[in-house]
Amino acid sequence: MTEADLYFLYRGVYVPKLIHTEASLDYFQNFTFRPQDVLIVTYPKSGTTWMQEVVPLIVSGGDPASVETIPNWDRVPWLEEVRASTLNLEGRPSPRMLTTHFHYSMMPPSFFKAKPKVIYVMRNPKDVFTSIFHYSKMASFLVTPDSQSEFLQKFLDGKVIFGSWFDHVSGWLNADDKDRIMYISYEEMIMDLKESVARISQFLEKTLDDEVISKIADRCLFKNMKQNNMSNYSAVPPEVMDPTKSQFLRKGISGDWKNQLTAAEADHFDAVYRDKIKDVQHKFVWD
Ligand SMILES: Nc1ncnc2c1ncn2[C@@H]1O[C@H](COP(=O)(O)OS(=O)(=O)O)[C@@H](OP(=O)(O)O)[C@H]1O
Repeated sequence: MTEADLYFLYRGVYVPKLIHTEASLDYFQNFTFRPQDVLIVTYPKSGTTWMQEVVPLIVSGGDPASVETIPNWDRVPWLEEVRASTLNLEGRPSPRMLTTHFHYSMMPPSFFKAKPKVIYVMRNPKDVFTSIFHYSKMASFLVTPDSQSEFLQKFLDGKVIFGSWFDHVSGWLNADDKDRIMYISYEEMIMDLKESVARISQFLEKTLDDEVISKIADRCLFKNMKQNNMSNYSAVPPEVMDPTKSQFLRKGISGDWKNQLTAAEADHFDAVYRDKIKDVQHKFVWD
């Protein structure tokens, strides 16, 4: 199936029809944020699910009840997806934990008024590409790549779900009110998860003792999250996500692009990257 079958264009970016509707996007646009909300923002495959585990554990002071009983998509729901409007988010106590894959330029008016806290997670785009490539083979609501080279060009052109990685990252890095945004990378979390949890809890103004921080970091290790049926997507029917084609929690490493891209593809990627990111004043850990 093609993009025309599976996606529609919303403000210039593709979104999958199965999980986004006109009504869900209206809900997003009219959503009323609170200053106390915590919003996880990611380009897909950058560490969303990981952060949907870390943040509730920090907010609960290390109590695992919610991550053991509530699927990540209800625990820290995507505001733009169809489920959001069914979850009575308006009735949830603060701090509400929310997610979006949308670009900064797509945020609704209330976001700029209420100024909730934002945790923006970014990941080496070559690993993002690698992860999406495998995910696109397993998820029935995504276009299956014809070939790696064809899909790579679409990714670099932003003709994939949620548009251009380059626009997403540069938009959020150039956001106003940066003091309410915490920028963190997947790679930093891989390098030192405990330190990352400590930094996130500081940002959320949640004082936790060292032992609790260690426990949270341990729970959020890839091997442990893979066992958590509320976070590993095993509850999704195989006709929607086929685990024989790939896994949602697939490898959980940084640098897997080296096993995926040919030398020529990596060079092409780097050339496009250098050009598109040249005006962004940010020291990326992977550079
Ligand atoms: N705990 C932990 N540690 C390390 N890596 C982890 C963890 N949890 C999720 N992942 C990896 O994150 C990738 C999925 O990204 P997202 O959760 O952002 O996907 S999505 O946007 O919600 O579809 C996907 O990356 P790949 O393994 O490279 O495909 C997941 O395996």
